[in-house]
Amino acid sequence: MASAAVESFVTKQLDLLELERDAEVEERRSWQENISLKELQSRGVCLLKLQVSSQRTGLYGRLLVTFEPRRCGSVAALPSNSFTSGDIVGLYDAANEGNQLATGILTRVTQKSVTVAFDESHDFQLSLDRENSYRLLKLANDVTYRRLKKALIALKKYHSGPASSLIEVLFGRSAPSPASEIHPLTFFNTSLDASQKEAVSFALSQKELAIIHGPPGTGKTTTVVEIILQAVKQGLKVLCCAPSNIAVDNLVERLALCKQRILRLGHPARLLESIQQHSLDAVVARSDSAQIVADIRKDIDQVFVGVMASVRVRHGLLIRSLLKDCWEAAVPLETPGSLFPPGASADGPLKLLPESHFDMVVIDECAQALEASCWIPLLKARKCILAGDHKQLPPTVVSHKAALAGLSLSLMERLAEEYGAKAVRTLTVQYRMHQAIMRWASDTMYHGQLTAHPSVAGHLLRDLPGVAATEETGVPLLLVDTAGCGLFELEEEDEQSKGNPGEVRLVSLHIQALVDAGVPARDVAVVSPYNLQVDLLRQSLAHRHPELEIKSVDGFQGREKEAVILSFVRSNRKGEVGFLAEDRRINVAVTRARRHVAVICDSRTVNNHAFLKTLVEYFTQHGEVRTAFEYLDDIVPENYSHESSQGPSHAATKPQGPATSTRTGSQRQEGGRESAAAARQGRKKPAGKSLAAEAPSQPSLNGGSLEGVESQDGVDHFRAMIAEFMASDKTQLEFPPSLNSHDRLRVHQIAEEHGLRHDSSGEGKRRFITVSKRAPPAPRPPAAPGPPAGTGGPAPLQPVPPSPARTEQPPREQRGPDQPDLRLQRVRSAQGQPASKEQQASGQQKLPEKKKKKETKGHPAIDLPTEEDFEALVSAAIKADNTCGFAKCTASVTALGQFCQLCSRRYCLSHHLPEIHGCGERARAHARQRISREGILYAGSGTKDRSLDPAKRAQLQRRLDKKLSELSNQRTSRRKERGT
Ligand SMILES: Nc1ncnc2c1ncn2[C@@H]1O[C@H](COP(=O)(O)OP(=O)(O)OP(=O)(O)O)[C@@H](O)[C@H]1O
Ligand SMILES: [Zn+2]
Ligand SMILES: [Zn+2]
Repeated sequence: MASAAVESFVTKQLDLLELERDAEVEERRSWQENISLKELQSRGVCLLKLQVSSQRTGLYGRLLVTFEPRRCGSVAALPSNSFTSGDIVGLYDAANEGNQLATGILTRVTQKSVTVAFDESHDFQLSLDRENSYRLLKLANDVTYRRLKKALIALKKYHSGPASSLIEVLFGRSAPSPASEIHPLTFFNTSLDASQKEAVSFALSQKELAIIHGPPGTGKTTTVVEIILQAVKQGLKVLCCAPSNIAVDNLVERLALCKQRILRLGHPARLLESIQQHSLDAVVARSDSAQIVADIRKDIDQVFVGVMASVRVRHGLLIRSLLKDCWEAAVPLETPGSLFPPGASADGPLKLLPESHFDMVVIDECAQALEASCWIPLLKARKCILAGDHKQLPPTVVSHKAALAGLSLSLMERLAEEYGAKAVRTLTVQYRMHQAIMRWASDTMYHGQLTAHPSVAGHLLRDLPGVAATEETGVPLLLVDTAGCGLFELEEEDEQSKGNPGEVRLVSLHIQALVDAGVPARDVAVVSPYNLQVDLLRQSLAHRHPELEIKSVDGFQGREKEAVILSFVRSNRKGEVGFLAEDRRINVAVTRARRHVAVICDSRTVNNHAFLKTLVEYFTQHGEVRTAFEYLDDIVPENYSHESSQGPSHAATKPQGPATSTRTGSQRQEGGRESAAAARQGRKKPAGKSLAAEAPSQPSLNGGSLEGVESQDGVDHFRAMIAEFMASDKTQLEFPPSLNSHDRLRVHQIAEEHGLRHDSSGEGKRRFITVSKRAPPAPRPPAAPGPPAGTGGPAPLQPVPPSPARTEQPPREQRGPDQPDLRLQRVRSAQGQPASKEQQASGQQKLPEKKKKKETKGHPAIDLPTEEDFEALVSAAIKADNTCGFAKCTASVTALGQFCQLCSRRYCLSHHLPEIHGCGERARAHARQRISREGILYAGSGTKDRSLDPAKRAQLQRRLDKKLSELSNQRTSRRKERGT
């Protein structure tokens, strides 16, 4: 008879599963009723407008159909989605609403296509028309729930068997038995580190339970593989499981490398291509027993469960003896992002085994599995090894209520907390991250236990072959702070997902800097917690960098990249951080990176969350900090002063700038911004000279130091300094590097108000701002790189003839202090604009943006007015511009262009939307002004505060009431059905 602990656990779990199922059913139903297909697509669960690109029969008789987005333009990438191989999907004819053609299993997802396997039989033949438009919808999987319930009930009924003492230990009724003595091991993998060896020995010596806690990059799989090999060597039969296909396949691949012959049972559609040859279908197809084929196909087709076996397989054996002769693994298959890991089922091939067949169950990625799913395999052995990291994302649960009540608490987390060191061994050496990246995670999530292996501790992007040393490739941590820059998240009324076009632009500029430095795009990942942002990022980046991976955080768990760029999206006046606030999600996001993490966020919004604040603080202390101001020219800084608790409202005192000041600044477009970034990057101090010696006009304040100057005081001081500078005949004012990022931001702002140029240069802690007068152009003071003053003369307004060859980046050793920094060139050549000597010489010279724009697109020279006549210059440029105003787009706009009122440019039809060509922020600012003085409408809890619109609110209330009463009706009828 089950103990009270087991009883109450099972009862509670069954309730929670019921809740979860209800939530899921309700979610699906409300999707179908209230949510447009388009919205479903933006939530990642539906793919619209697909066409058939190929069909073939494969995977042992199944029909494989590959779908691609219907091509409208040249770029045909799938929108961001949560489809993963193994998902069950419905296929619909787009023309024929609601009519499901078939269901199938997703076998492959790339950025451009999805492949689905359909089982065909004599009474069902799927015929698809290449001309037709189709859609795919992720389906709920009821099999999962039934299987989980069954497992729980089996647990409750379990009376005596091999798992008895295991159950006692896992429910805290008895302490783990004393460890057995084991002989010193001869390790298969001789390069295991001490913590891995200890974990292996510990796991083998325990009688019931061992937990291998593997923080990111610590070789958890490596360790698990060693444990399995050792156990097999001892003659034990091992059952391995993992909650996702990928994790199982990963394990199978690694074991296969160790010369274990692998048999992996399961729907072959769910297996990685590389291991399909190990699938039972494949093995059986090669054998000659038709009976086996029929038996197993039946089992496999009935259940979506995989059973993997590593065996000394002899083809042609009857299935029973074949299975007896092997050790194997049941695989609860989860479709991440969908609901539950369907568990290995008792009616799958496992049922053929005697009850006490296994000596040991290994569950990898256990922290991502629902506990109920773990009980399917756990009842089959006397001992279990749980591996995973409960500090990364827990299993996905739809029902918040169920999650809070404990459904998302994994078995691993529960036991690790209960037993601590008695059952847990933590792997402490990590083989992925630069130590600076690791240290934050280690301190905040892993009690500071992690150390970086010497092979990775100091590795940087610039150490990769073919990568130049630049500011970007030389720092492991970069924070681009949008605080005060007005780069707010989108305020779409009915969007749950969030987007932030300003961050998209920053991401884009940063990627360009990395790619220009020679970092291959395939080594870079852009990660954002929001699907909408992932889409915006793809729209603006995918065609330029096809190999760049752009994914949601949740889609990236278990992966790594040399460089990771995180766009945190949230930026609003209420400081609402939404579901970013899951600490473990942030931990996963940051720890994907090997050599470089760039965080792009609004520090003032995200600082409202204690954990995110630690991240921002850590980056501020140990990394390089830049403000978005240093990248983008067109930021309207008023937002900052309005909101700032630290400064007076600048709006009222804002002076009329000179003719060439902020107005023109705010009219700049992509090209302008990029050139601003170029200008920013183009000015680099020769190393080793004291900054003071170079500064033409070093402000002196508090005895020459700005350290400690804060807030109001600081602003006034900066203001005074700049006013003084304006009045003087100096051309440049340099601020010391001691300014923090917010001070720099203020200086940028004040300079912007006065129509002064403001550039940041120098690296890391030595970063400083220079403010300079725009006209007449100042020759670079002595520190300036390039030819002597004189050649640097007045602004080179004439378009520069393209030089024949792009200058290659010299290796960094060769770059002497006198050579100009070539990053300027790189940015330009990225824009299709060859750099010339003359331009380098006047690298700090800001060209009128319109004109630069022309150059970047390689347009013929046009007669340009003098700089004073800037407005005329602008209109001349516009007139001459017959091509799309989007950087790099060469489509003609004479016939089909669209004029954007915000930036006064014409765009082709692909780029005319403000969000796409970079006016989104201003478009929304416009809209905002009309809507409300209050600003953003979000309340604190992730729902929108519509208090400003009583009518709308009443309508919503009615809808909510209706939904609630529907729900309670459903519950009642369900209860009746069950007869309670
Ligand atoms: N002892 C070791 N010596 C050298 N390299 C190692 C060692 N252990 C693991 N690695 C390397 O570290 C990387 C991560 O290993 P592995 O895939 O086993 O980690 P993991 O913890 O399972 O990863 P994840 O965090 O994705 O779950 C691999 O490249 C692996 O080769
Ligand atoms: Zn525009
Ligand atoms: Zn265009």
